[in-house]
Amino acid sequence: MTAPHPDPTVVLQARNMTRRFGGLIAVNDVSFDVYEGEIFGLIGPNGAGKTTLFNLMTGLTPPSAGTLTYRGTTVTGLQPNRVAALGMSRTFQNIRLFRGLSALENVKIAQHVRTRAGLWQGVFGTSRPEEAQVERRAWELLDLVGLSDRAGELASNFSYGDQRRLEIARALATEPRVLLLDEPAAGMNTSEKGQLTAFIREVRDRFDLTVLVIEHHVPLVMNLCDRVAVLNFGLLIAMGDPASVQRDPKVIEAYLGGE
Ligand SMILES: Nc1ncnc2c1ncn2[C@@H]1O[C@H](COP(=O)(O)OP(=O)(O)OP(=O)(O)O)[C@@H](O)[C@H]1O
Repeated sequence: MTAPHPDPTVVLQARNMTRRFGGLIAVNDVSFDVYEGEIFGLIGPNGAGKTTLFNLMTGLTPPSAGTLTYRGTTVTGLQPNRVAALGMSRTFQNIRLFRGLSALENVKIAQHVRTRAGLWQGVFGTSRPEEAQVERRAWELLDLVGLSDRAGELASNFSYGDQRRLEIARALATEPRVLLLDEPAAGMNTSEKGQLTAFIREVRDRFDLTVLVIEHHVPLVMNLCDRVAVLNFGLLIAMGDPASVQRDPKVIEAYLGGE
């Protein structure tokens, strides 16, 4: 019922996205639009196809059929680094940090998708002016996620909640316009979960982002998201504002049926 904008700009357009694994259809003919500036939730029971859909959208998994366009540019078929360079960045359900590197080094390396120097020089050194800029930006991002006082600590020392914050800093390092978060609350304690909604909104506002989020924690999704899409067995079974989705009999059945 409640549209986030009177005349929304479509940022992402998914059309008939499908992915088969052998006989299994993990994502089945899924189409939807995501509007500029919204926080768009993707929910569904275990195995519904949420992560596969994120993987299709970010170039990790090629689709069996269908397309994704980002501001009119076809994204499907591009490698993940090209998708990131276009302005779409993501975090992972299974945290993917360089555990043996410091928080600062993790964010610095992530920036090299954007700099001229590229990843190779991100690891083995860049020209000095560029390096100074990369370092400054890494500190800014760590400050934003509340980790600047621990910049020198190894990523492996951080709690789940702090590792997820560090992952978000890394995702922001590529200067995205669209941020995809795969289960940002997973492994967080209650107080970390409580802070996450405000944190994601703050990041969205500060960087003028559009945010897609996969999340199991239903209260978080209901508080956080402008619109929610529900997958079940690969099919998009409902989409709308959180309250109407929560009342939808197909959604209730999908969740209860899976217990
Ligand atoms: N690489 C793969 N090869 C074969 N099957 C796969 C592969 N990736 C996912 N699947 C299957 O596709 C279906 C959807 O999985 P997916 O991980 O996308 O679901 P999900 O909604 O993200 O689940 P969860 O909430 O448990 O993370 C599952 O049946 C899964 O086993």
